[in-house]
Amino acid sequence: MEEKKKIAKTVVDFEGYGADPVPEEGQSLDWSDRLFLDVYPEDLRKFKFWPENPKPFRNVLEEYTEKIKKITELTSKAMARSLNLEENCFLNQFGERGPLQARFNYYSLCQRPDRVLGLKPHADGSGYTIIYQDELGLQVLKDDKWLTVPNLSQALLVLMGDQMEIMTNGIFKSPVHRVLSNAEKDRISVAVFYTPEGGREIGPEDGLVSEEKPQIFKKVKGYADIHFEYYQRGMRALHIAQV
Ligand SMILES: O=C(O)CCC(=O)C(=O)O
Ligand SMILES: [Fe+2]
Repeated sequence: MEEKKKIAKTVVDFEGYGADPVPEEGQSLDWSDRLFLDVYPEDLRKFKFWPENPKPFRNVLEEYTEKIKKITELTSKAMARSLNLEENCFLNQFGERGPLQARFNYYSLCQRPDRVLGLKPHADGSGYTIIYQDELGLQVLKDDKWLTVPNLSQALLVLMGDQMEIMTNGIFKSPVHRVLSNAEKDRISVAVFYTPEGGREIGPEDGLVSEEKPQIFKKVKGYADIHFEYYQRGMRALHIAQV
């Protein structure tokens, strides 16, 4: 508890330990405890929010960030190749300093899992998000049904965010997802959001637009901020990028 107080965020901070900035009236709160940290680029790290205990935390997170950074390079290239695009095209849109932000979620036991969600339905405003989970609980909405994401040991989940949906002109979908709460098992997840540099304009790749596949998204800038305003109200933002 002492450690949590030291790194507590205020309601206007994004970084630190605690819930999201206070949601708008009428929005439900989530059954989770969380720590949010900017981890890349390195010069944007604010160590005052990094817990000193457990002792190895800082080194482990620095190492994890390095590895996730490599994974974003490999994944972005693989996704480009899978669409017959030049392999660096998404990396160029993200930019050299495309930020990585880590969210550590702890979902403690909940006596009324029938009444409370661990995390309310939302889509991510990132390019994409890389998730580690230690237990089942994450669900993705597909054809109006909630599907539970399997928990494969040693596997990371790559979840598309709204900005990848924009860059692929709607080919890769950013799914609405939520987390259930649980009365028997607690759950930990680490979500790393990979987002294009804030000042950059992103948009559908030219190679994905043609007469048969008209452009469905415009170029946008600062999408993550716009997304957050809508998220606070329990809404999606993707329509603002539609042609
Ligand atoms: O806990 C999870 O598995 C997902 C977390 C998530 O969706 C988020 O932090 O945006
Ligand atoms: Fe999410």
